[in-house]
Amino acid sequence: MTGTTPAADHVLVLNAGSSTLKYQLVDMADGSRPARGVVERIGADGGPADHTRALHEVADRLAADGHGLDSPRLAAIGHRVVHGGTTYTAATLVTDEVEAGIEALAPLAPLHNPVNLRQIRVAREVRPDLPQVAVFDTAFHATLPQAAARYAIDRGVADRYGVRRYGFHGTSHSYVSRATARLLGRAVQEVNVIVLHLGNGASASAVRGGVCVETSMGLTPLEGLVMGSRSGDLDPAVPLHLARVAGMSTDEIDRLLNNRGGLLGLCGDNDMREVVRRSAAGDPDARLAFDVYVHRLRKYVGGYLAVLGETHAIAFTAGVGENSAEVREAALRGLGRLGVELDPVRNAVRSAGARVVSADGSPTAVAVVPTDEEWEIASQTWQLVRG
Ligand SMILES: Nc1ncnc2c1ncn2[C@@H]1O[C@H](COP(=O)(O)OP(=O)(O)O)[C@@H](O)[C@H]1O
Ligand SMILES: CC(=O)OP(=O)(O)O
Ligand SMILES: [Mg+2]
Repeated sequence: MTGTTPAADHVLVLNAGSSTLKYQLVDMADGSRPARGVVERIGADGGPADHTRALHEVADRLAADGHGLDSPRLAAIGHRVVHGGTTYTAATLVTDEVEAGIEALAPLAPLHNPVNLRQIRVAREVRPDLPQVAVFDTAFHATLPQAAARYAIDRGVADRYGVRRYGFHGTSHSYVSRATARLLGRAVQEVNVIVLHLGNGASASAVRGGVCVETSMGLTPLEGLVMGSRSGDLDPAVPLHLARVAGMSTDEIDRLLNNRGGLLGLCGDNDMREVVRRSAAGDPDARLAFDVYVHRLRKYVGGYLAVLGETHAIAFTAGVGENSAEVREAALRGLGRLGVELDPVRNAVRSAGARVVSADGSPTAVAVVPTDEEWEIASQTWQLVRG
């Protein structure tokens, strides 16, 4: 020991999804990650019972690695929060009032906000001395023009109840759109990009010169693409029909669409790897699930090409987007006339980094760009606490 105190330049990032808790300790001095990991299967067999237990597991793992939550190097904790409504359109220092705001938005993101809030409360209890920052999924989409953000319903009702399109996965869409510009060697202000974030939850966005102008998720993370266990778009009369004809309650319909829909509802598996494997083995349910998933994705790609006009790149990201050559190929097959030409050999190569997978001369480049929500959350947190 030299007697000098080590610099407090570590940011701990907690990114809770519906069934996972990802964590990373980021060293802001050099961008390295002294610790990172994920607790999976929360609430399922073999996993922790709930997100509070999961957070204790993260704390234990960090301590075992010599980076306990009591570390003097920790400068701040950055939390992913899914819904920020119209109140929170940028990273925000957490106070009791902000906690109450996140709680008030819970009905709009029932799988996520309650979990995000519990995690913030536990972290504030453990380190009340540290700044804690909430980074919202909705923030990047605050720029949506009215034409894209409005539902065509009575304006008074919409305004009174905050019924509008917010969009989610914004941290990822923001990071990936900038990383795609870098990959193309252009300034973000010069490029128009369609980002396809295909994880367990999935969403598309159209980003014009770094500004989000359209996205597929809406009031809640249910609208849009087919997901692991969420239906995405459907006729808004479907829930009414099921309530009237099948006598289903709102909670039952909620579970049907949010937890038992998507790939899971169509074929019994929410993991795209399983869907592709079963489909290749000739399973008709898995084949149908794949086809519905891809058909919806193609509709959004076509729609967003029209929204953007000139489109410099389509970027695939998150678990499915980064890893499934089958999904990328099926989503873009035959789009040469629209200026999108995938290179089948480049597309099939497995590689970890950002890469172009379109043919040379394709007017719209196609790229695979790994997302890094944790880095984005860490840098926004750092900016807020260090100016
Ligand atoms: N090699 C692969 N092929 C197809 N899908 C994959 C592959 N690897 C991972 N996935 C998919 O990625 C999904 C998880 O993506 P991820 O971005 O980690 O999701 P989330 O953050 O929403 O939990 C899984 O459902 C899985 O189906
Ligand atoms: C908003 C959302 O759908 O998040 P995730 O994909 O992590 O479930
Ligand atoms: Mg995710």
